[in-house]
Amino acid sequence: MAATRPEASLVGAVSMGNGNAVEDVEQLVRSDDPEHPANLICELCRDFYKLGWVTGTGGGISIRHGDHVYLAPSGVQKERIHPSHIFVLPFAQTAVPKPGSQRDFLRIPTKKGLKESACTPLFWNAFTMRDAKACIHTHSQHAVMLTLLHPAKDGQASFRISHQEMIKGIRIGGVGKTLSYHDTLEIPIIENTADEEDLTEGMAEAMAKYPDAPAVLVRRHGVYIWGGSWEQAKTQAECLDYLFEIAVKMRLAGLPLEGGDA
Ligand SMILES: CSC[C@@H](O)[C@@H](O)C(=O)COP(=O)(O)O
Ligand SMILES: [Zn+2]
Repeated sequence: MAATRPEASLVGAVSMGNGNAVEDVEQLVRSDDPEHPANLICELCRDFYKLGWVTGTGGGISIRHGDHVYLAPSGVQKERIHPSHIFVLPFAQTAVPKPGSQRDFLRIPTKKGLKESACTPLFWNAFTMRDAKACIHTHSQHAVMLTLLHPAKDGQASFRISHQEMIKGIRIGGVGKTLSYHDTLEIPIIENTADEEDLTEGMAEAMAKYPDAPAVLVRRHGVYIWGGSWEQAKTQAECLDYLFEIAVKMRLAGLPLEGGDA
């Protein structure tokens, strides 16, 4: 990853480190455009809340746009966040940014006590390893229930399904071509950890091992799903959640998830 470090961590204005440009960082989240990342994150979190994906403050979405990554704050009701609460970090970092540790800040919300989502280093996995432009983390019960139906064997677990129309909404590696009806979808399942950021390495290992997977499931926790745009990430999150739900129902009905013989 390129290592460029903004020179300051100021609220209100920050030197961009190029000798003369000083940005009003508040402008980074202020826009009338409903598709501006700061506005989108708030709107999408409200929608995701209604789906049960980001209740109880957990879960969320991060969007990478140009040189910047937009992040929701941690531990707040995600359906009530305002654009002024959004963190903006430069994508170019000296290290994967972990909340509470040294990182290359660009914009810190002025509302006191906010810190960026604990999911930040996991979102970064999707941005750096897949060149994703958006990553969604849900605590959907469909995802969680599915992980419970797929115990690990020899320390590894994955979910496989075929012969479902909604597979066609999924992209190879989350950012490539869409799958066909005849493809089998496989998604790795990693074990949960007490702290979100400790999932970072396990998620990266699973992504390396399953380069075609568009997501990583986390047992007893949820799922991380990414895409080459926020629209792709959202579409895939919807298709995957549908597939997780129907897979749970199929398993409980004793039907095979692969083969199309049912
Ligand atoms: C019910 S709180 C769950 C969170 O600790 C965790 O799982 C999570 O998704 C992180 O949420 P965040 O509030 O963005 O830091
Ligand atoms: Zn979570």
